[in-house]
Parts: sequence; C-alpha cells; structure tokens
Amino acid sequence: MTNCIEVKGLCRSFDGFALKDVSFTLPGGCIMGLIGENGAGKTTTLKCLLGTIRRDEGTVSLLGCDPWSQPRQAKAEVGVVLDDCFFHDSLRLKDISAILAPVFPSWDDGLFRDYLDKFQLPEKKTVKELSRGMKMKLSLAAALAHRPRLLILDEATAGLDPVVRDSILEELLSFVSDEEHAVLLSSHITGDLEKIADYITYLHRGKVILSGPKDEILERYGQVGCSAAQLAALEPELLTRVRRGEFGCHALVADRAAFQRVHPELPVEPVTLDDIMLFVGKGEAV
Ligand SMILES: Nc1ncnc2c1ncn2[C@@H]1O[C@H](COP(=O)(O)OP(=O)(O)OP(=O)(O)O)[C@@H](O)[C@H]1O
Repeated sequence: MTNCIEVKGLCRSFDGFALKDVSFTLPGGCIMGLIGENGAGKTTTLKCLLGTIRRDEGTVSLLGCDPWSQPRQAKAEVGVVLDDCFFHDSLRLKDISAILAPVFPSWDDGLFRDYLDKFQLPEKKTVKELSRGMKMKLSLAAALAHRPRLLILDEATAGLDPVVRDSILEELLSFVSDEEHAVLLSSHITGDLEKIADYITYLHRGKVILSGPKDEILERYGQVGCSAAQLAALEPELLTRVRRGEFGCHALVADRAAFQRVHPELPVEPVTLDDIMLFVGKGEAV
C-alpha cells in the first residue's frame, strides 16, 4: 500500500495563528478524517496541501508530487470539494461538462451524467435552483468525474441532512474500495468519521495532538468517572486530561489497559471522538 499523502513538519504562520509541525500520512485505500475545533487550522492545512497557499516550512507530497513546485502534476489526479459550490448560479448542470472537459484531460462526460442521475440532479436545472445538499452532490459529481485518485473535502457535509450525508459517505467508501484511491476530509460531524474513517488526525491550536488509525484511538482511549477525592489519589502519569463537574470528575486515559491493570476497581468507559475533543477543549491538564 503506497501513501497518497505525506506531510512532514508543515508550518504556516499568520498574524495571531500558527500551524506548527503538522505531520501525517494517508495510505492508499483509506479515508482520513481531519478534526479540530473552529480555527484549529484544518482549512489552512488543506490549503497548504493543495498548494493554494504557501507553506513556511515542511514537505508535502500528494500522489508523489509537491503541490507547490509541481502544481499541475500534483493536482491532475486530485478532486476537491469545498464547503461552497464553486459553479456560477446561472449555469445549467448539462453545460458543466463543456466547461470542465478542457480543464481536466481525464474528464469523463458519461461518468458525470451517471453521477447526476445517481444523485438525482436534473440536468435542466441551473445551479441557483439547487438546494445546499444538491449543490454538494454536484460538487462531488464534478470532483469524481475527472477520475481522481485522491479526494480532498473541506466541511463538505456540513449542514446536510443525515440521508444526503449518508449517500455522500457511501460514495466515499466506494471510492476507496480501489487501493490506489484515498480521501482526506475535514469535518465537525465526528459521528460520520467514526462510521467511515480509517485514520483520524486531530488538530488543536495549529498542532497535531493525535494522528493514527481510528480503531486504535477508540480502543486505546477511555474515560473514568470518579469523585474528586478518588481523582486526587490517581497517578497523574495514567491520566491525559480531567474534567471536574458538580457531581463528580471524569479523567481521560490514553491507555485503558494500563490504567485497568493498576486500578481494576475503577471501570474505564469507551470514548467517542467528541468526548476526546471535549476533554481537550474544556478539560484541564493533569
Ligand atoms: N489568510 C489568512 N490571513 C490571516 N489569518 C488567517 C488566514 N487564513 C486563516 N487564518 C487564521 O488561521 C486560523 C485557522 O483558520 P482555519 O480556517 O484553518 O481553521 P479551521 O480549523 O478550518 O476552522 P473552522 O472549523 O472554523 O473552519 C484562524 O485563526 C484564522 O483566522
């Protein structure tokens, strides 16, 4: 399995914000979810990956090419879906092929029409007549119709109902059934990522605080509910973050098995990605 994305030591600073030493790899045949609070640097990371903004330091490889120094090669096989539909409002869906075919040498008009059909997008409609969900499906149809090997999606399912989201997720899963393909998507809907992602990268204030196989993360991490007195007696090295409430405390543990060996009397509950984000965003360091 070759890597479709390799990012090492990526840095980019703006006034008041810095993306620091971001590194991750995405193997072929896999989906990676990029998560993080508002302003954590997800879009900035994706823009650096796509070469639409310059990076200050680090290396980026998209399908073996550097998007900044080899923009054409790097982007030829990358499909991009952003949270806004980039087609002009007055455009009819049936005219989109004529515009995109000269841009993408591998554009497949038949495939584009198949997707319009599959996503129930009427060819005669103009873009302004589409709902938000339909526009997202149109963007995905256009991204897929030039037969990319890599899909990069930024908040592409935000604001969509569960049925539309589910059909988009199914499409992404079917896309990565080819081991040469991969998907990187940023999302705040962590439940969707728990369903489809193989890897998770979690950005917090411009830094990667967690990156790895999703199942390993969810198996390794856990939470312990206890009283303030019990919490005070626990070994700090076994805990990652704590949350103190009126009715008790919760501690995030990064190694459930290690904690359980030392404290078999305290049950460790499973956590979701949202739970981990709440511990990081609202909890305290130990
Ligand atoms: N062109 C720019 N100039 C200055 N600051 C910028 C620029 N682009 C982004 N930033 C800042 O970088 C930080 C990260 O923004 P970014 O859009 O990458 O976050 P995000 O994780 O995608 O957030 P959200 O979940 O809200 O979309 C923010 O503080 C933002 O204000």
